[in-house]
Amino acid sequence: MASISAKPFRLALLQLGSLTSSKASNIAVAKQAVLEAARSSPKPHLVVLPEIWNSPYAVTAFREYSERVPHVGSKYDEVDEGETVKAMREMARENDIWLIGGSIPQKDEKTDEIFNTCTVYDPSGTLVAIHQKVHLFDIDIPGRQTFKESDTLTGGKSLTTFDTPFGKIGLGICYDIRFPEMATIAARQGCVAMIYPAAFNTTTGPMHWSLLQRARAVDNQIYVAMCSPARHPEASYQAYGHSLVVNPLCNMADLGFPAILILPWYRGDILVEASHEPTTIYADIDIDLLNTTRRNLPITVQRRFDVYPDIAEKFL
Ligand SMILES: NC(=O)CC(=O)C(=O)O
Repeated sequence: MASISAKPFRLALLQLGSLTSSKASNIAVAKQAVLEAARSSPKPHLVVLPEIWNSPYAVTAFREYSERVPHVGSKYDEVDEGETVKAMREMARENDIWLIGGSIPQKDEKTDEIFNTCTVYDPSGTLVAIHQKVHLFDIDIPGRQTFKESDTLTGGKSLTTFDTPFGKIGLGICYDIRFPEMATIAARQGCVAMIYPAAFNTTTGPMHWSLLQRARAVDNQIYVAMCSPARHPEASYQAYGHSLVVNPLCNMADLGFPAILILPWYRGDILVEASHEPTTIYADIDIDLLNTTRRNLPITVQRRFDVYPDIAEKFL
């Protein structure tokens, strides 16, 4: 697992603003943001939308806004699918990009369960991966933040990675980042990055948003990105914003500066971070940096599975 075979790629995180209770209007906002990102130069290879962008982020809304998601491998023009899935296929296809479609409420027609679901499309509009949020966001910080996704949502039961021409990517959704096993398993399966559509809030965001991403990146020597909606003063749930891309660890020697000047860089480093306003941020994913980091600090090959079990084993 030491060095990784992948290609450099450019990532765009769309921190959507102007999201309302109108699904049609939210789809139009996303479409426009994807179009603008795809027209930027250099053009991003992989574009990411935030968590629950087509619906209010509220347990009372998830069922009403939920829609059918077809199977992995389904092609553009699948008739039996929801309007948001259809729109995301078009965004990927018309702009010739890979699209991680944030997340939307998904209804399972057979069981009537609702999931918080991320879908991924290749540039032909084919649905290549589905991740259902595994860990539901049930917290109660009295007077600050109470939320209980499990009131209406069901947790997913599997982990998700997908292959692209530029490398394998692991997926999680928001609260999933607090469970480090997911990123560790993805890294040990060969992922170059973990990407989380997310919507932390103004209580937990300042506490843990960047810390968790830097921890997952440094522990696993991968890139980590989280894409949030912009803050919305009228929404019942205030998303933190601050979409972020973090690299695993800068390499002091290769930076070519005296150590004293680069000490602040020697960490799981923030490549780019948004404020809480609507915006798009871009980051170049550098595979050489990832491999140099793994060579210089070879923790990926120093694990002591004779002392503790390999949590990735049953997934490899
Ligand atoms: N919204 C979430 O799923 C998670 C979150 O806000 C947090 O972990 O904090």
